[in-house]
Formats: sequence, structure tokens, C-alpha cells
Amino acid sequence: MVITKIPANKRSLPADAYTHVVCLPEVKKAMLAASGWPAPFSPPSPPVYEIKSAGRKYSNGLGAFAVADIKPGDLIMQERALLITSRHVALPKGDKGRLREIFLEQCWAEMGHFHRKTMQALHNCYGSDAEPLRGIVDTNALPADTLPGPTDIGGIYSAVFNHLARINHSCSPNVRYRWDIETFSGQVHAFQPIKAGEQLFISYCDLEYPRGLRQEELRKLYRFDCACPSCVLPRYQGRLSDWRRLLIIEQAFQDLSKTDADLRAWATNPRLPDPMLVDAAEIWYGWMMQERVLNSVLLPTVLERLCKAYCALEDEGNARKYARAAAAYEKALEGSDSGWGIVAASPEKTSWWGLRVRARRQQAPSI
Ligand SMILES: C[S@@+](CC[C@H](N)C(=O)[O-])C[C@H]1O[C@@H](n2cnc3c(N)ncnc32)[C@H](O)[C@@H]1O
Repeated sequence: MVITKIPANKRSLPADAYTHVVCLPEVKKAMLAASGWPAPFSPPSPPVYEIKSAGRKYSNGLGAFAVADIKPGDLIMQERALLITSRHVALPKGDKGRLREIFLEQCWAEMGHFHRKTMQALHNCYGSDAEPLRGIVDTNALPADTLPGPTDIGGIYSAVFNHLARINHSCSPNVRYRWDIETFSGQVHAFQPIKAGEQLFISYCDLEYPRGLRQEELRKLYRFDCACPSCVLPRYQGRLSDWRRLLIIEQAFQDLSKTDADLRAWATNPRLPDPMLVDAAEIWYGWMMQERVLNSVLLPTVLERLCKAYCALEDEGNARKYARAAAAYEKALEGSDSGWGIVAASPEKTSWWGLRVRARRQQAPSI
């Protein structure tokens, strides 16, 4: 492992615009060789969030709050990390754990005043149970999925940010965090409409897990008892929520094999009932929105099917609605709307438009 600062040419940059990275030598070499990387970025200005006290429920800690109304898909926060470490040295016990601490200590020794002061101010849920720097990293790290260079040995990295680290957890989150390799930054997008004053929540655990497992993991890794709206549901409703989450993950595996062929077969065969494809997809979409579980396989599949099906039915309102939802989701997951904004503006220009309506007309007996 080696320690480096990215962007390499940081002379003209403010202190919060560069990151200390603990990585493999091959990754450092690839990062320094990547021309024009990382790309600059501009977070929303003026900022649409503020960091302030979140109150007793969050151990009198801080949280991030919207200061303006925010639409699904909007970028809320974007920030370079203070520190990125490889998870290859992030094993919890034994020599490898100690190895990680040695790298963190070396990194600390190289950090300037801004980075040290900011890191020290972050929350440490481990108290005296861990070495302070390690406790801070483990409390606040978010995934940085890829860095330039050989991905097979680089593995997954953890990033510690200044502001992004203040976002609290909910099992029904309203924003989504993503690592943006192009700009070497963390982004937070809304995937629900958010009102000014509302707190922003990401998820620290796998949302498809049932409540008991989620709570166990949060207690173990972040040392708090989750009291989010999903975790305080009365018993019966809590079970329903667990059940929906389980079905979402099961359906995601099944939907992997779906193609456009069955959608086209339905669209061009008027003898098949209209609700056949639409109703099931609406149920899955409704459950994912209700649980705020954005399954990365099922949600895009369902949104695409709904948009195409409503285009085939020439139902402009619903076609636009699902295209807008797909645009927001893609922005939150991929950083761009993947062309869904164009579909939302003119669904009648897609090749699916009116397919079913024309098939019905052709089938109708001529008088
Ligand atoms: C990454 S920090 C989040 C920001 C933190 N509240 C602060 O003041 O810096 C993670 C810690 O915040 C607290 N936290 C986050 N989400 C919480 C929640 N839903 N309920 C209670 N505490 C929470 C826990 O102490 C957790 O270890």
C-alpha cells in the first residue's frame, strides 16, 4: 500500500478539494497517469442543504437537512473525500486490522491542518473501543466502488467525507449516495420529493433485509438502535414490510430473465387483457416506493416496462409519469438520466407509441 494525494496537481485548489488515498501502487500509478482526470464539478449553488443538530434521537449529533424544496433526481450534495482507504486492509481483526491502522497513522502524519481538524470533528461511534482514527473511519466511511487501475486487485474502497458523513441513516431513506469515478467525488441525489426543512437520510445497510437483521447490523456496525419509520411499525405492519422487501428481492432475480419480447407480444395481441402487464408492474413499483427500496435490477426493469406499456396504450400521462420516475432513478444511480428526460418530454416519438392501439384497430371487424 502507498499513500498519495489526488488530484496530484493541487496547487491552485482549496484544501477541501483534494483527497488522501491509501491504495495499491498500481492504482496510484494509474491515477497519476489518467490524463484530464479527475474532471472538475460544480455542486448546486447556493447549497440546497445545511448541516445542523439532528436532536436527541440521533444521540444529539448532527444531520443534513434540505433548505429548499428538492425534486426526485436532483443533485443535492457533491464533495471530494478527505480520505480514501482500500478495504483490502479493512479487515476487522488480527494482523490485517493492525496493518490498516498503521496505514491510517501514516496517512494522518501526512495530512494538513484542514484534513486533520475536519476528520477529528467527525463522529466516532466506537468511543474508546477502537483507536480514534480507525473509529472515525469505520463510523463514517461510504463506499468508493472504483478507482482507476486494475479493478481486480484494487477492490472496493471506503471514502470519508466532511459533509456527506453527516447524513444519518433510515431504512426508508429519501436520498441516495453514489460514488462518481469521473469527478472522483461522492454525490447525493434525491429520489423522493423533499421539502425544505426535512432531514436527508441515506441507508447504511441492506434495505432488503428484514427489520431484525437490519437492526442487528446497525447496532453492530454503527452502535445505534434504529427508530426510523420502518423500524417502529407495529408488529403486523412490520411483518408486512419485511415480507414486501423479501418479495422485491425475489422478484428482482426473476425479472433478470425478462426481455422486451413478452411486452411486444402483449402489445401486439389485443386478445390479451390490458392490465396483464401493467397491474403487476404497478404493484412492484408501489411496493418499492412504499418501502423506499430502490432495487437496482427490479426498479429500472419495472419503470421501463410501465413506460413502454403506457406508450403502447397511448396513455400519455402515465407514460410521462414513469419516464420521469426512470429519469430521476437513473440520475440517482448513474449520475445522468440515460435519455429518459427525452422520453418524458415526447413519449409519442418512441417506437412503442400506439402499438397496442393499432393492433386493436387492425383486429376490429370492418363494417
Ligand atoms: C456517519 S455518522 C452520521 C452523522 C452523525 N449523526 C454526526 O453527528 O456526525 C453515523 C452515526 O450517526 C448516528 N446515527 C445515524 N443514523 C441514526 C439513526 N437513524 N438513529 C440514531 N442514530 C443515528 C449514529 O451514532 C451513527 O453511529
